[in-house]
Amino acid sequence: MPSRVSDAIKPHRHVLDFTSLKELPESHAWSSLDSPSSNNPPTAADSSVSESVPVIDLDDPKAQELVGRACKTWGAFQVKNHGIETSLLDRIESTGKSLFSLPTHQKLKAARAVDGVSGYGVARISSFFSKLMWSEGFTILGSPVEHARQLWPHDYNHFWYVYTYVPPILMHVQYDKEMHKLAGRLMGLMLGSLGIAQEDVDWAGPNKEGAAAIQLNSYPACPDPDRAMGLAAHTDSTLLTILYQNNTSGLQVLRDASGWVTVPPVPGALVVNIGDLLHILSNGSYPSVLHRAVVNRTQQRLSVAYLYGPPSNVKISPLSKLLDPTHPPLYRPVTWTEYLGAKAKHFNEALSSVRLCIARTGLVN
Ligand SMILES: O=C(O)CCC(=O)C(=O)O
Ligand SMILES: [Fe+2]
Repeated sequence: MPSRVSDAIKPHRHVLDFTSLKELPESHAWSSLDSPSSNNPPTAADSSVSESVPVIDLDDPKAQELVGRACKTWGAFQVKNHGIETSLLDRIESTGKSLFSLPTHQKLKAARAVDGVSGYGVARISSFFSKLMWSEGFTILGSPVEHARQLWPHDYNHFWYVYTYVPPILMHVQYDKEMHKLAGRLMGLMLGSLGIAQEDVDWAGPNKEGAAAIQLNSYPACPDPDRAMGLAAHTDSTLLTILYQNNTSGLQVLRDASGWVTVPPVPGALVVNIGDLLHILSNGSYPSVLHRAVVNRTQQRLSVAYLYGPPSNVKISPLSKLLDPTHPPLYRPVTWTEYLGAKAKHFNEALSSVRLCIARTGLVN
């Protein structure tokens, strides 16, 4: 992820010692007045929707078609038979758990720097809201070894082994490497479903240079979940995000007709979200999905987001094969860095900020 992502990250502030709180502090109590309606706290009606995002078996011969349909209609789906070993997901989860269960003063030793990207802190989108979110996060960009040394001065190796160099004898699967491969495979399916060969997009593919960051999120059990917000509604500034969630639900996606729909944890499955850059690349046919995380009274929830984007020098623009006189480009070319700058400034209006005004009949801005 480019360094200008720091533009989107304000100094970490108000990190709470969640475990000591028996009541929701005013600073974390959301009401409809605090945010746009898409961020109203969860209601009973939200959970009454029976339909949820499709679960796609990547071994299914029809996987490409199913992925295309899910991208168009939901902007999100879950995948099974994705090739990521359960043991690796278990290890990431337990590493996250041990990180977030450290005392606050210890976690703050690895706090995200004011102008930095990596490290511990509140949700990066917090600066756009007057209320704080009931969550804490840890962002990994590049090697986390310095932060791991600060967090676990006597035992930083276990973190190092999961994220960076892993001696093949100890563990031949590596989170970043495996997720990168999966992201490339998913890009192939998504492009294929748009009628584009992966080879036609020179930076896309399992062995290509896509960039990524890893975001660990923890949502502690909350004394007043109906008035709290784990992570406010947003779209991801990625091409796609691969999300591992532990066995506790909380992720919701916005479906126009049904409102907020819960994405239940499916054992062994990973959630895939379409990000804004894929929205641009597909010239709007694959919408980036608005999503949020809600919290609950009894269980800590953990998620690990693999934020996948293009190499930093690549300009993302609507794919030329999708364009013709009746389908002109809807977005101007942007690099990931430029887009993160737009997100930092405009947040959920960032896509509109790079949209082209097309004065043609039938095409409105
Ligand atoms: O925890 C979740 O389910 C969502 C996390 C998320 O949306 C993110 O990290 O961007
Ligand atoms: Fe997200």
